[in-house]
Amino acid sequence: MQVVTLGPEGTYSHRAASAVSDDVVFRESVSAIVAAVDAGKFERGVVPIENSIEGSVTETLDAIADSDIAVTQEIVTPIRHALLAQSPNFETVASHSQALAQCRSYLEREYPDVDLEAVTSTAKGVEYARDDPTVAGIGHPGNAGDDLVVVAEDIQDRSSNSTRFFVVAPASERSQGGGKSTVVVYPNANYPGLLLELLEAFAERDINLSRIESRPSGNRLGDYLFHIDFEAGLYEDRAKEALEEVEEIAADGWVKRLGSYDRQHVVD
Ligand SMILES: O=C(O)C(=O)C[C@]1(C(=O)O)C=C[C@@H](O)C=C1
Repeated sequence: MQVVTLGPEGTYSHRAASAVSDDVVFRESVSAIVAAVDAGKFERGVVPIENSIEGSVTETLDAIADSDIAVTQEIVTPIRHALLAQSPNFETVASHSQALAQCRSYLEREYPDVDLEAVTSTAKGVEYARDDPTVAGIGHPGNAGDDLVVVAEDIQDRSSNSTRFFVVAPASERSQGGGKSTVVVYPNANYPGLLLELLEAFAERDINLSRIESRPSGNRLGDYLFHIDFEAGLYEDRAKEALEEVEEIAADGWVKRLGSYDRQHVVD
């Protein structure tokens, strides 16, 4: 089975995707990965959804809300960043914006004068460092190879740094089975207590929410859609009842059931 994820080779997404299949192909953005899976070009895609330090990967949330795909699994992996360069003397640090943010305090403390440059992935930043002696990349230390030195290891601002990825698939792969589920709700309404009503639909049935994130709908200022992860399978009566109620609340909008799934830990 072919799985598509963020490239080039050596990204954290690549490491997570390797737990799904050995046959990994790459795209340069999360939106392109989700679009390719939505178009049926690949059976699976792996995309970062949230990080323990920096929070949601908003590009992924928006791509998922705009497409018609399934979530079939979640993968959680520790993120331990290294600073990789041709020598300890560099002027620019290049990496994915999430990685730069996860190492913000370290960089401010140790390299207050360097320029920070956001690139499409951590592995892209490491490639850049390989080509340019004035650039250091932030990424997995396994990317150093023979031509880069590991200037520093474990530079993330918290040792518990970890990222959660979604394994996505065409909509036909949506499953009712699994310990967790994800839905996206667009109420297309705005009145006092709307969010409370949405939350009560789950709370009244003793369903624990593990994440709720609001994103602008893009339709008008102050209009939101909600990404909700909860700890129950869609096959469960309590989940079915909760979503019936959510559908009533969102009668003027829509509810997307992305599927139920289980968690896998990838330690590397
Ligand atoms: O750039 C990479 O290596 C990625 O796989 C992307 C990504 C992200 O978007 O969060 C994945 C894990 C880390 O949190 C840093 C970057």
